[in-house]
Amino acid sequence: MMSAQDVAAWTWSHASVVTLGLFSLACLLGALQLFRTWRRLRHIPGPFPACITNFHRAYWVTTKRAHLILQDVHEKYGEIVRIGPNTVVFSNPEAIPTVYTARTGFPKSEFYLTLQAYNPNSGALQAIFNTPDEDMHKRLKSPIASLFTPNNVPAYEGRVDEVLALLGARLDEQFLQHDRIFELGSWLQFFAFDVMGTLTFSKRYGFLETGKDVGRMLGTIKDFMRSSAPLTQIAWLDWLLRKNRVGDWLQRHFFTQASMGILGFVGKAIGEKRAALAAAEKAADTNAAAHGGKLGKDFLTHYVELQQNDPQIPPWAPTAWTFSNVIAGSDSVGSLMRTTVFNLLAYPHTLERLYEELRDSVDSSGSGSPFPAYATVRNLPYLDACVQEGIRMHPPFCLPFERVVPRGGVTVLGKFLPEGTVVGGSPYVVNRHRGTFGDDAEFWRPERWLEKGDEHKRKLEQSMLTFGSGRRVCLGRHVGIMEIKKLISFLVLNYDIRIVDPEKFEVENSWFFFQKGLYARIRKRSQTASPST
Ligand code: HEM
Repeated sequence: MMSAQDVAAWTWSHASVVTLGLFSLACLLGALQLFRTWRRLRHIPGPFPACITNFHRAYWVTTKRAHLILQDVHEKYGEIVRIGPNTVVFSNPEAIPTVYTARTGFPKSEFYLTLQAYNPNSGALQAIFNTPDEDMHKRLKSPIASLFTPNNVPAYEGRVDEVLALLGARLDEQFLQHDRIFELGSWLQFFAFDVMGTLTFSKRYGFLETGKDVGRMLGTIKDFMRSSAPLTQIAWLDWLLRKNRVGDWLQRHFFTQASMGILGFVGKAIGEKRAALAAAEKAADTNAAAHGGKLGKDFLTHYVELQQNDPQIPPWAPTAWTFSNVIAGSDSVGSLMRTTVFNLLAYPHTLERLYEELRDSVDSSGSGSPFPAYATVRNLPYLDACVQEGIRMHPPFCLPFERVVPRGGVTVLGKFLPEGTVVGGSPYVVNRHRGTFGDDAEFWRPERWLEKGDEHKRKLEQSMLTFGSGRRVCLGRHVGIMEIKKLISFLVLNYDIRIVDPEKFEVENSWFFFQKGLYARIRKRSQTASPST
């Protein structure tokens, strides 16, 4: 008979053998899985860790310089590179029409789920910008698409003028005296947000009035983007950490749940708007005021009315539409304004040429005081070249725009990508493709848009990814460009602006491209002075 000691030893040795066996099996299955993962896209070159894990590219994002890392990676491995087990990026704009098609069937990846605001009661809020579901996208986009067409853009100009007047007044009273140095970039950001507030809710947020980030809204968006950016690379981690009741509770109690702050703001504005519209219905004479009077309806009035008049549209749609305006249409415009102004100041000969063009056009049209009409500046060649160059150099959304390869696979830049592969281009990298934009693509040179005729210009425009492309191209781009052209012409015509130290200008890529350090001095200029005098 076995003693108790023998039984224990026997059990122990058997348990060890079973554990060892299970461990070996797990290792074998893990290795097999890694091998299969590696094998699937082994024909696409890329850094080794990328073949087996997404943590590598999430780490790149945490450095806040993923755009530069991706540029290096393309430099080393070529125009099509594997950056994740199932993810491939391209740098040559020739791939744009293949990946960003006008048809359905090449949907957005899970990257975009991480940008959805989460509410434990109603789940994740899908917006036009961030839904990968193509049917949902169609449902959300169709009712409002016509509000954003180029023909409709002039309808918003009056509201932009209103905010420009305020910007001018604030710059005059704060910074003209004593040659004061100030961070012009913040004021451009305040302007962009107050314009979007006016266009969307008929209400400024008060950034320009106070010269501050009122209610910490800008800070909240930054927090949201900073926490979301690395998670865009590993969507399941976002689900685990934030998109469930437990994760959400922990975020709220121990971190900031920034998207909720924005949703709270949007929800309050919608409540106020519904109340104003209901009151206006009762009293016909206040109808004009609720609808924006001579300025026309704001976006939110359109959104609420569209939903009220069509039972097919879900009740949460106005929130989703408004969330898109606030998230997609404010920081982005401010960022392009800062890039364009920074480069004009850093390359004064381009500023001088722009000033001359604006002054001549205003002199001949008689529409210049205090800011020219959009019709006057809309098609000015050099202004347009400067704005295009700003759009090219510093895309405000700056990680690859990911799509999922449809059934049957697809060939991109000569490489076959099987069904289910995630593929995208970083706008920063694509916009600096030397074969397309020239050997000096790293530098600010608006002349590149003018020197080879209209057809070449159109080709360059189609080669940029700043606004995305194809079916999911930015809906608000015409509105954004109008704001930028109006702002630049106003500043250049009215002020002599000097940058204090271009080296102080810094950028941070947290999916949104944040910037700081645009220190400047301004003086009022007489209509005849040139920027260099
Ligand atoms: C001028 C600066 C702007 C830039 C650089 C910009 C950029 C972009 C980009 C890159 C996308 C999505 C691309 C993708 O994921 O593939 C997008 C989509 C979108 N943008 Fe903009 N945007 C700007 C201004 C605006 C404005 C002013 C609005 C609203 C008033 C707006 C509303 C939207 C909407 C609704 C979408 C979703 C379109 C869709 O998925 O069908 N954007 N934008």
